[in-house]
Amino acid sequence: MLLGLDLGTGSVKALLLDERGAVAGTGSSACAVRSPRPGWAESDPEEWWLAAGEACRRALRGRAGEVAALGLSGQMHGVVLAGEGGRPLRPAVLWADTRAADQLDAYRRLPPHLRRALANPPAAGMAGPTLLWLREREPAAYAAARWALQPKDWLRMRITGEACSEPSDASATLLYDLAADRWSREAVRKLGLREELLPPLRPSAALCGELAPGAARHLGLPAGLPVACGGADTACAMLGTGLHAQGEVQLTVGTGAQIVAPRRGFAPDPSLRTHLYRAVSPGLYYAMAAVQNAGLALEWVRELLRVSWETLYEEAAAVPPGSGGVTFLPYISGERTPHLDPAARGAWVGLGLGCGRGHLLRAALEGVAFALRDALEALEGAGVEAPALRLAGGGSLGESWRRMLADVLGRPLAILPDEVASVASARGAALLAGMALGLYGGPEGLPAPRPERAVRPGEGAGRYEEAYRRFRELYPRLRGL
Ligand SMILES: Nc1ncnc2c1ncn2[C@@H]1O[C@H](COP(=O)(O)OP(=O)(O)O)[C@@H](O)[C@H]1O
Ligand SMILES: O=C(CO)[C@@H](O)[C@H](O)COP(=O)(O)O
Repeated sequence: MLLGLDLGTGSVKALLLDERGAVAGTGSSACAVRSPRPGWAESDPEEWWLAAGEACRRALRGRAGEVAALGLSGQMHGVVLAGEGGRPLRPAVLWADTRAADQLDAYRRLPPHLRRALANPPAAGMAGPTLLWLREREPAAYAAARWALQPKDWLRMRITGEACSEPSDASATLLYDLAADRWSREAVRKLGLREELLPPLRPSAALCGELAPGAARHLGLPAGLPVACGGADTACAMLGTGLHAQGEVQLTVGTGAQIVAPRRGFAPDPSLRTHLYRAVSPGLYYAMAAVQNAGLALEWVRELLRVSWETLYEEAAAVPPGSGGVTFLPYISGERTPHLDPAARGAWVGLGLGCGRGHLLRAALEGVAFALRDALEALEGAGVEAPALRLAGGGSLGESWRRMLADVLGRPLAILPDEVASVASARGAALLAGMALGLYGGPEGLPAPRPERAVRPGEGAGRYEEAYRRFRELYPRLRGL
């Protein structure tokens, strides 16, 4: 048996897989994202640790003795400032955090050859700009830090006692040279950051430690269990669903949403509007459009209007496509693709006397779907062809939501079994653990789940065109207000 742990933004998920890829157990436990000041998004790593313990014990159910190795996946881009033994010095700053908007100027001033090597647009929420902010605004914590870790790398350090990272997470920090496939020491020096904060890099599928006795008790696993390095959640989701070939495209909907396309070799978006990161397999990259506000925005709307998911879908279904002229901009944590604007904010526009809660709810679903279409079009503008998409992520399971996504995106969505789609990143993490043990020979030898069916755009798909046009017009008109 292999155990995958995925440190998501909203919850930690644990997945027990047998070597042939069949699910033997799952567990999850929620973790909070806090916004103590406008634009901030933080989590307490100690809460991640508690959630990891609960999720593991729920997935194991007495089968701990059968586990051969543990692999990790995690939310990307954020930073845990940690002391020598891995003790967090402050809450983790997450990918959805926009405090480092002013620090992006330092990136714009980098020499062109370094910006080319970073191969990604400067964006708030990435480890590099966040570290610049911490250096300026919390100098004591910055000076006291021994490590600046990606979330899953912090979790692994808690488990094994050793600090390391790997290309899929490191390449998404804005501190990594994508062309040379290593930390960009030169960019780090030019930015004036402390090089020694960055942990050594190992391959994602390498063994890089064992479960320490205290951590073993907490997770309910045997001490000494081999631990694989692991990967970024988006990269692990690709491995988990078997997305290795150029030509395939996947949409993962979680707290954020990502549209990814594997790329053989270093091929950045010339306009730098979309991302290029390293996958977990050596030599494999992926192009990505990243939407910050997917489940994040829907969850916020749901809590604000106090509705269950069932009520949300029920009331939304009673309103026709286009939401009676109401438009929702979901940008509550700024937005990356296509606007790259940490100052972007959300809005409901077009309210009338006849509007009820259903109009707000339907507009929210449509707004997130439109944001995904906008992001997909940006990725296509960067040369990615996407005649069909594979769907994954814990926020992709509702059937009427899938139909709306197919209608708005205007292309078929391949549906994986729920037990794969809902925990694709944890599955990738478990498979990395198997690869680290030498079980599969390489990515081609992995058990690859097959889509069960496709959800195709329906006859009414055209009814979203006018609403999408309105959506596209709204952000430029509101920008700067
Ligand atoms: N029925 C649903 N429709 C749309 N989104 C949903 C639904 N159920 C859950 N979600 C969203 O999915 C997200 C959880 O997905 P998951 O892949 O577990 O995210 P993460 O890895 O970011 O924690 C939450 O943000 C939640 O709002
Ligand atoms: O921001 C990105 C990719 O750029 C995400 O991969 C984050 O890592 C969040 O993932 P979820 O928690 O939404 O799954």
